[in-house]
Amino acid sequence: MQETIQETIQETSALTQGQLLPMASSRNLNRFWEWGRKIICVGRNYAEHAKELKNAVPTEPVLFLKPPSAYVREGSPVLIPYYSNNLHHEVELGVVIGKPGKNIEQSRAMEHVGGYALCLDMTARDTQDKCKNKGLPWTLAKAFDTSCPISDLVPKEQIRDPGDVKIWLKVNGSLRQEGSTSSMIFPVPFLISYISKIISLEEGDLILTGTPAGVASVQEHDEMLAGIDHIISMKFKVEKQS
Ligand SMILES: CC(=O)CC(=O)C(=O)O
Ligand SMILES: [Mg+2]
Repeated sequence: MQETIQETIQETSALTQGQLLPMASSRNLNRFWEWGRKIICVGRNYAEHAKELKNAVPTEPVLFLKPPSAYVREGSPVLIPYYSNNLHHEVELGVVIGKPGKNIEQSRAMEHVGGYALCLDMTARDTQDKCKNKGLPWTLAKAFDTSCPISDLVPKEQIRDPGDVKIWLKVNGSLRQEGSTSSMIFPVPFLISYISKIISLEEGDLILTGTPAGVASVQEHDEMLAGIDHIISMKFKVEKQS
């Protein structure tokens, strides 16, 4: 299983390098976050991040979900859940699905991409640690309201290769995270194909592709500024849940 996955990743990475890929969306995805669609998250997709949290580097993607109520847009704050004292930022490239599919071949995966978004996978790390220790799901740690700050849609043509962009995040002006999507263990076409064999993909679904190293705490009144290269950036204030 492990060998098969690694082999197929290499094949598809080669397939998507530098190619101009067709537009996929039949609907206007501009406000996809209002459609109530799935947010499918990939964890531990960067070896350096897996190591910084003392997790094993995975041989298969780690998946979890956020509800659409997790979305928050610029102008509204990210809220620290009342049960957490250690809320972490995780900057991630989001892939917006533009064409539905099930059992998608890797060679056709990019046809299902309608665009991209800059996303934060806000994580109550203390809660996640407790869940992990008890063998419980990560819902409280990952799926609370405002746990998914999201940028405007980035048109597909603006990112020629989702396997070669820089994502970064600053807190109060200090750089905390900076990584290239070329370091992903499981690249975008592989993820789309893998996920579609388990969960049918619909227009407006979002895949969070995992975070690079540098995750850390944010406090009340902090300001997070994040970006994808010079393509898009977004800013969020942190507040306590009242
Ligand atoms: C350990 C995690 O929280 C995994 C995760 O979300 C990631 O992006 O990696
Ligand atoms: Mg994450």
